[in-house]
Amino acid sequence: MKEIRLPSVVDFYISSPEQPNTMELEINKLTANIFKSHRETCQFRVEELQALQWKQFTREEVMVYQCKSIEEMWERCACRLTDAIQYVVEFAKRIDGFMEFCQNDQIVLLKAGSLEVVLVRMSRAFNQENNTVFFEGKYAGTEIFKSLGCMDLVTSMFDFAKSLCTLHLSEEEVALFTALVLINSERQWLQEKAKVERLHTHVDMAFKRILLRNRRDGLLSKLFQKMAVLKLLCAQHIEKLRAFRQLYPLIVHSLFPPLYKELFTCDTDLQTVIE
Ligand SMILES: CC(C)=CCN(C(=O)N(C)[C@H]1CC[C@H](c2ccncc2)CC1)c1cccc(NC(=O)c2ccccc2)c1
Repeated sequence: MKEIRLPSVVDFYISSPEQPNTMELEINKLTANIFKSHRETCQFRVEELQALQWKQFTREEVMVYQCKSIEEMWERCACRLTDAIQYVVEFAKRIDGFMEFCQNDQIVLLKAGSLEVVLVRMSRAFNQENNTVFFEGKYAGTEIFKSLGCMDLVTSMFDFAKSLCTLHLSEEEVALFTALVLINSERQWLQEKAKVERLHTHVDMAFKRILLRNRRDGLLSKLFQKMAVLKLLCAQHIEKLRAFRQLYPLIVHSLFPPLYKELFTCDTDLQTVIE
């Protein structure tokens, strides 16, 4: 009786192109799906961001921003962030398997991961020659955010964007990395952890395979370090938002977009996001 051997992960890595096994085909399909989902929901194409990267704010325009009230500046940024998050929600919904998770888990993954994905995507809009980021139509240095009253957070966001730029991630690598950040089975309050873990493993295999093929295998360990920084940045962010809400509860209550409050405050249930 011939011993039946189930294809293991190892087989996946050593199988030859002639007879790709089912796991191989599944990973290929997921890889293509993640690339397509990223392309369709990346909010700005890299080409257009690059075309604009020397469009800087004039000194007068910077002054205007710096004279804005803290409330107005936070509200502007919150709107920019809410736009960006809506694209991330759409990205997640298009990843094969994400909509099969129970709604609780979809919400848990988005609450925990959407800002992290936005911060990774931000590196696409960062010009590391002059440390500026694309904001409201032009590229701006940290000084433009002075009136937010949290230059430490802004500086660490810029530092993070710069550190990601030095890795020269391709769009495919950004797509797979942001999928990996989102489909994280370690998130607290997941109800179907095993299901999330299965998809996470497949995204991880897809990513490792692309890195091996592009001879970028050293990248993954660097990206894991970035994930630790991402966590800190998000915690800093939530802290700042809480402090801001203490000072201006009405602003947050009346002017911040609903999606924003659902994602970053614990007192509302995240409903509008998934529909
Ligand atoms: C430095 C700074 C503040 C920048 C302003 N900003 C911003 O530029 N965003 C959202 C871009 C992020 C990247 C996005 C993108 C770029 C390339 N490809 C695809 C997508 C475009 C929008 C931003 C970024 C990350 C977080 C936040 N946070 C808030 O606004 C906030 C936090 C607490 C309370 C109220 C508001 C703001």
